Amino acid sequence: MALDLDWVAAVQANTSAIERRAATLPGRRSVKKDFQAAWLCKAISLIDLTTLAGDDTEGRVKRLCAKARQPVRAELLEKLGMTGLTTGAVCVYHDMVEAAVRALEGTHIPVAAVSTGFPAGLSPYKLRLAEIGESVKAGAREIDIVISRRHVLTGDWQALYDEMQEMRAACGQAHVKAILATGELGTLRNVARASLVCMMAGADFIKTSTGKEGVNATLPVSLTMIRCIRDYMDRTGVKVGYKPAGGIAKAKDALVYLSLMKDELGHPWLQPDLFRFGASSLLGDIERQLEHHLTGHYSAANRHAMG
Ligand SMILES: O=C[C@H](O)COP(=O)(O)O
Repeated sequence: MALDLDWVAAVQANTSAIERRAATLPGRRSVKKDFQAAWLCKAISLIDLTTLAGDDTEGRVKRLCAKARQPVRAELLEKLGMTGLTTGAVCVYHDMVEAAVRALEGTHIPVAAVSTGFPAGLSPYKLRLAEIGESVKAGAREIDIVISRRHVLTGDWQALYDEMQEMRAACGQAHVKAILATGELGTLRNVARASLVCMMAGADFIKTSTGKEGVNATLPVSLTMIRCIRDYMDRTGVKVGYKPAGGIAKAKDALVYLSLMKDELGHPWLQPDLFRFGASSLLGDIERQLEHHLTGHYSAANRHAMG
């Protein structure tokens, strides 16, 4: 849609109310036993299994993709009666896209590429747009772009909208997730306004963080962004996805996020086309909890090496 500056200016965020509400979220719902195992399997299906390290190699990406195809040991899945469980996607830097696409051949698992000068987004603008095209050409079906934080910090909503719209266009058929890097946006009001502008400009998903900021996904930020998604859907009928990313490493945190999505947005946001976790180590803890559920014992973390 066109940029609606009146709507953007009208957006406010009551920080103390959001923080108070967010503090109650971990205690609001609790799922136990078989229900918890089912929710944890659901969480696995929503993970963008991620490796974003300077020392990534093809070998590491191949192992990560093997884990994405078979996220939990076969005998545990058999005991749970689960078949066909995979992660939602594999998320890598551009240079690793081709290796990931090869390793995932024969599956429906998409490759997501972080792009546009990730994580700071400060490389030349033309190169940032070109990087998107390169990753799409290499086979990425999802592109995680980073926005220019300075457009938010200076209130230049037109510049943010134009940038997002051009990045959206450069993605073509690929899905685009807009990373706001909320830990660098200063206020929850900025987070809300940036969320809205990115949605107006065509983002398929809004995503909290790169995982490289000092503060990454948090519950107050999530509540703020989720309510923006809800307002946007109420006013336009358009459903936008949500991806909290960075620092989500424990199964119990994943359960809090899932119940938050169900409470605030409903069942459609528990599906991979509208919700993902960006996480590099969450899967390992979930697998460990599932093993405990089935055997009564915790295994060592090194038995769940990748993810
Ligand atoms: O987008 C995904 C994040 O970079 C992953 O962050 P994490 O390593 O803290 O799980």
